[in-house]
Amino acid sequence: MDRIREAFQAGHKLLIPFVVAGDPDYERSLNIACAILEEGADMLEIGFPYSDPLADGPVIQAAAVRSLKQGTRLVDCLRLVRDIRARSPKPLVAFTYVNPLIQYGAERFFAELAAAGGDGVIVPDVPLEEAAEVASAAEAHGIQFVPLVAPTSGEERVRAIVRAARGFVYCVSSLGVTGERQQVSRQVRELVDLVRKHTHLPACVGFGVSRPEHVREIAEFADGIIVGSAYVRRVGDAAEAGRDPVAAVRAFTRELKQAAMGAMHPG
Ligand SMILES: O=P(O)(O)OC[C@@H](O)[C@@H](O)c1c[nH]c2ccccc12
Repeated sequence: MDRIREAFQAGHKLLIPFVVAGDPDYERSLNIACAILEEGADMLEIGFPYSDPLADGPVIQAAAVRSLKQGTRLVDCLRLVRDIRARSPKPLVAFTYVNPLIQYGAERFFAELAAAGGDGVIVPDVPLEEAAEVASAAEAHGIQFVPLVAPTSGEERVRAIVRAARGFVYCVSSLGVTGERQQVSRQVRELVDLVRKHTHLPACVGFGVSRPEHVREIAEFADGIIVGSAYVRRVGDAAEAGRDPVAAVRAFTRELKQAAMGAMHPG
């Protein structure tokens, strides 16, 4: 079955949170992931922590440090996918930087991700020249490659990038690193329109999305909304304060899910 395609055919805009595997520890990250999916998230991006997360802002960098301090390795992230799959039928997208993927071996990585019940992969720093190779290694195991396009990607580059796309296209709303922003740049609407000129695949938007009003705004024109740092901060804050991070992400998910559904045109 194609869980990603089915999710987009549900007829509503998708809420796609991102959390870091093993943050603040393995058990709690499993419970966090399952709680987010139980509360209505349509898909989950699972960050495989890495020591040099160049595209990440301080919130997600801190989460990677917390997880790596727990001794999280790539095999644990794959096990987490398996454990989440045992509790949820929803699409799971692994998020890894290119180095750990290459070190582990792309073939082996995608075979094990597929065996664990994973559906897609995002590799933010894979060079365009290697994207097609990574995408076909993934596809050989039924894993769908999700490329990123940025506001600076001109039409030619968007056309080349979306050629390797399978599950959906990730439209990055603004330049710089991940992190909550006051406003989500309206520029991203043009980027979504440009992507739609070159592929029929769904176009999702991420970077900076942190409030229900951001979700409502983006749900007006994109097929899905990705929220990372706003979740990861709640997990870190709760863990630091000795509170249960699961409660924090449950409430937040209900809020964002309502906003994503709110964009539906009644009738
Ligand atoms: O954290 P934000 O601003 O909500 O953005 C989503 C982001 O966390 C997630 O998709 C992601 C985490 N690390 C990344 C690195 C590059 C691109 C995307 C990502």
